[in-house]
Amino acid sequence: MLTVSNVTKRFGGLTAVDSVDFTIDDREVVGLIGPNGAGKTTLFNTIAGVYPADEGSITFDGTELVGRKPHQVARLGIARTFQTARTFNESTVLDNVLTGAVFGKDDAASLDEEREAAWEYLEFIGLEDQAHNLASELTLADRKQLELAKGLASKPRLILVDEIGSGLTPSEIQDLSRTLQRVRSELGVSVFWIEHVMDAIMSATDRIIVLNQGAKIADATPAEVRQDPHVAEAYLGGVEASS
Ligand SMILES: Nc1ncnc2c1ncn2[C@@H]1O[C@H](COP(=O)(O)OP(=O)(O)OP(=O)(O)O)[C@@H](O)[C@H]1O
Repeated sequence: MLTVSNVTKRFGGLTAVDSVDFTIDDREVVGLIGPNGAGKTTLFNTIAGVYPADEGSITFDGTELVGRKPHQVARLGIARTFQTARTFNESTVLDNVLTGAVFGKDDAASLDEEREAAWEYLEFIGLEDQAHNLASELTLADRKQLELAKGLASKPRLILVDEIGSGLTPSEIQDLSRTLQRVRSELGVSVFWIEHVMDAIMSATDRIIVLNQGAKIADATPAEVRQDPHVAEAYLGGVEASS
């Protein structure tokens, strides 16, 4: 579904993403990890059209994404959530999801139909009881679930999830991991997920891609990644560099 081939993104003299290759298939949950500054968010931004890749190709169902703007990439079926939940805090929970539903549409479905679809996504994440509350009244964990629902309401085939676990308790992270697995099993949407919380990503993904200094150093099952000496070395190097 998504094919990233030889993608490089530079900022001046810094190569943030360095000749990276990988694929994501239908109904896969794939993790993206790596030490701070490894290039994970830059890779997401390159896929999402925020930055054009300097080299390489990114195709989604055969369509080239390099050179497209973020809204064009979104309309092709790739949604994303942000590390700091970007919910509209002065709007209701339902209206937040409705924004996602309307944004994803090219055709002119009625607002009633969109509202019905938005309810379905609210029920999917279990926030229907809070539909008429302001998003600002939600806990951080619920705002992150809401951000996910907003992304899903655009009916993507792939969702890019950036560090949804940051700032949450272990049990809230577990709830979100379960939701992400249901995104695949119940909605058939693939998930590409950056996360620093290792337990969550190790237990909830089919496969993990590891970046270090912009380059891909592993692409394997969580069990294999856990035992990979190159991955351990990259993280140890990161700890030393930051201490
Ligand atoms: N807009 C930018 N301009 C210049 N340099 C940038 C820009 N965005 C990122 N970088 C640099 O690119 C490198 C990769 O950063 P990136 O944020 O992609 O890493 P990351 O793996 O997401 O890190 P973290 O885990 O800390 O979020 C870093 O050295 C960073 O300073």
